[in-house]
Amino acid sequence: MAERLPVAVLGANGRMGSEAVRAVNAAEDMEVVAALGRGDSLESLVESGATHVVDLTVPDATEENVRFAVEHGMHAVVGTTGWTDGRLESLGTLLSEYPGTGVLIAPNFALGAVLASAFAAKAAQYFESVEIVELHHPDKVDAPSGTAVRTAQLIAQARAAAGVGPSPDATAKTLDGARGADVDGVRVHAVRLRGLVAHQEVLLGSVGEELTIRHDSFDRASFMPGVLLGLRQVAAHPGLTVGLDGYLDLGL
Ligand SMILES: NC(=O)C1=CN([C@@H]2O[C@H](COP(=O)(O)OP(=O)(O)OC[C@H]3O[C@@H](n4cnc5c(N)ncnc54)[C@H](O)[C@@H]3O)[C@@H](O)[C@H]2O)C=CC1
Ligand SMILES: O=C(O)C1=N[C@H](C(=O)O)C[C@H](O)C1
Repeated sequence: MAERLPVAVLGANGRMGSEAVRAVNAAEDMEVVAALGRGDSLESLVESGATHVVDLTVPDATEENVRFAVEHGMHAVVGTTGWTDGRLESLGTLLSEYPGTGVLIAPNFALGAVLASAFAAKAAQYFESVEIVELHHPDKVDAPSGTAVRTAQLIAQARAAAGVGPSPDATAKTLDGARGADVDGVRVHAVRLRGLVAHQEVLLGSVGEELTIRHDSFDRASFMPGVLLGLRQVAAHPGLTVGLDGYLDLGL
């Protein structure tokens, strides 16, 4: 039998990390050799023999974790949010010094969410107005979600390429926050509600019509096929890849 991929999970006691530990151990071609929580030393990654790292921690920790992995020759699959343009740029520079190493930064591992963002970017070229509503469980530490930021960026790029102007908005008198956050010219609204997991709606409007592109993750199991896909593919994609769509042929 072929050797199993030795995987380390960072954030292993968290909501996503604990699900990832189960999913990796349930897969035939990989196994968890290290499961680290807050306060555990990164040096134990080296001792574990892990060649692949999954980071599902917190925005304050993820950059240091990924840097450590890359500097020690490990491929990294990252679901943690907080990867600003500046952080991505630094990571790209670091990776250029480690040419065989791959890192996937995946704002969302759910295939449906990746598709919904791609569909939204495609559709946004044809509508006058676009806004995003992301809805999550109330224990989420950041807003807007990484998925919403990524979706807004994809929409903004697609609209700019198609020569579409900004969404019309005559609202001048607002209470702070009432119109959401501005991400590359796209308004993003964040809802936090007990009972929710991870949900997003992209609202697209033109005169006389509205299109809503909605995705729902009802269970964190929805993210696991993407985590496993990332682990299987990352070594074949050296350098930095942002978005699971980088490993998929969506043909859009
Ligand atoms: N890309 C995707 O598809 C998804 C991404 N996420 C993101 O993943 C991250 C984790 O989400 P949750 O699991 O819901 O959060 P969580 O708070 O349940 O888990 C985070 C865990 O990381 C631990 N931690 C903090 N610093 C650490 C460090 N330096 N080393 C090891 N562990 C450390 C915490 O103690 C906690 O157990 C968030 O940024 C979230 O937005 C969440 C769901 C899906
Ligand atoms: O914290 C979460 O739960 C999620 N975080 C990611 C994000 O911020 O986009 C992915 C998903 O939305 C769930």
